[in-house]
Amino acid sequence: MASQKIKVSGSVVEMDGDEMTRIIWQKIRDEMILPFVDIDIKYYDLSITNRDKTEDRVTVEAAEAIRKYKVGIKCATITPDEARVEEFKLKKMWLSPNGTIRNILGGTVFREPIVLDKIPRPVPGWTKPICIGRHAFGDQYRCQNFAVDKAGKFTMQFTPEDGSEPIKWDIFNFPKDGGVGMGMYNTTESITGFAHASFKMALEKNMPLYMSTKNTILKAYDGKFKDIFQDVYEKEGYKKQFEAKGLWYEHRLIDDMVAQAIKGEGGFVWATKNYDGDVQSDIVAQGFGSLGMMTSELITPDGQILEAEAAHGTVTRHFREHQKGRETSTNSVASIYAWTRGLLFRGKLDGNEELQTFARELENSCVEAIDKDGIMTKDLALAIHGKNMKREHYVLTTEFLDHVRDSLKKKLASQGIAAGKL
Ligand SMILES: NC(=O)C1=CN([C@@H]2O[C@H](COP(=O)(O)OP(=O)(O)OC[C@H]3O[C@@H](n4cnc5c(N)ncnc54)[C@H](OP(=O)(O)O)[C@@H]3O)[C@@H](O)[C@H]2O)C=CC1
Ligand SMILES: O=C(O)CCC(=O)C(=O)O
Ligand SMILES: [Mn+2]
Repeated sequence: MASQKIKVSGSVVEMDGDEMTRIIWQKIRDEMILPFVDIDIKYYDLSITNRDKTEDRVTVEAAEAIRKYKVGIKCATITPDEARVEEFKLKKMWLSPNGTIRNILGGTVFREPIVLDKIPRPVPGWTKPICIGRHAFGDQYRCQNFAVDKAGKFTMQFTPEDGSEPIKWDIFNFPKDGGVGMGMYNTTESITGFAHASFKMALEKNMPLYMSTKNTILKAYDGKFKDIFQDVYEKEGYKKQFEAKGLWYEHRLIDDMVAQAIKGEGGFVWATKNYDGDVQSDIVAQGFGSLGMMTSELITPDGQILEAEAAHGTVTRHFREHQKGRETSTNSVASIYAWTRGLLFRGKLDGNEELQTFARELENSCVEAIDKDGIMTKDLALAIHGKNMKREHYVLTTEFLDHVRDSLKKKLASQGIAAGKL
């Protein structure tokens, strides 16, 4: 019997990226997705060169397409600094595409490690996953920041639309060698959406929720986050639902929270402000074994739009080796999960069970490759063997991908879904 590809009625937005992850990305798309799934992909090339060529319009267009089609699947991309402007002869130091997309979509980025039996954890007490909910709107990622090199006064002003008196704050008088300053903001609407998304995620995962701020220092700014979360918890029905499940919500000071997180066994959702989540999700990922094993999903407050990606970047250090013609052993699991999480969501939106099964089988193929077959990349082998790691303990970037593809093919063939040409 000729095997069929899985038919998908809805579309997904694919965003291509840079360096090592771009190489991995193409192999995932061409060998693990397209041979099995018949899906309309809206492709946007977010490589640094194409962003430069299109004056970054491609990033905004991709974000608008995600709003339209509800599912975005993104490869890691370079956010340029001075060195990148020089390296690629860029017209401008373009903003972070992640920042641009997240600010257009709004919502919360939830990051969770893929916990493996075989990989010892640098934080051995962490036996249950920690799901970090990162507020993906505003703060440092949409601020105005500047450097000045002379003496002068830095002021800040709020001008009400209703014509009432402007409010002005004197921030600082810079001495003659100047300094740096910043103005940043968030909105009641976005923080409220962040609270709803976090409470919903904790209920879905059946885990308690902690939200961290530095409200003792930023009394108005972080105090607003604390108050909104407490209000939403008590007045929007979440408290009852949490208590019914034996769960709880608590606000924690960020410094207290990081210490508690290290001491504990995991098993909670941690709602963080935008910058805290950026940093803490990498600590959590590494604490569970590797940056290459962390999923990242942005979900809008109404739960209707999802953007999936890896939590790590383009893995430049490995790409430099690849450019020199040397072998690389880069973990592709989080990039594969960007695809599976996007397709799972598409499957849920469309009520497409077969697509959901496909996505789960691809995830299972990754986990089994490592936990059952002992096939893994260098980052994981290092976590197991430390200083005693030898070359035979790990495979190359493409060898891991080939192993996962072959095992997926076997799993799907037994279900009557197979790749025509593979
Ligand atoms: N979402 C996105 O699009 C993001 C993009 N970036 C961009 O990525 C580029 C590189 O950033 P960088 O700071 O190096 O951060 P990366 O996350 O790309 O890599 C940092 C280091 O972490 C380890 N690592 C990360 N991912 C993997 C993986 N999949 N497999 C194995 N090891 C991994 C490697 O360590 P080792 O070298 O020790 O093996 C690597 O050198 C920058 O241009 C930055 O702007 C950064 C973060 C997110
Ligand atoms: O967009 C960027 O430049 C960084 C993004 C990032 O570090 C993250 O998503 O964790
Ligand atoms: Mn980061």
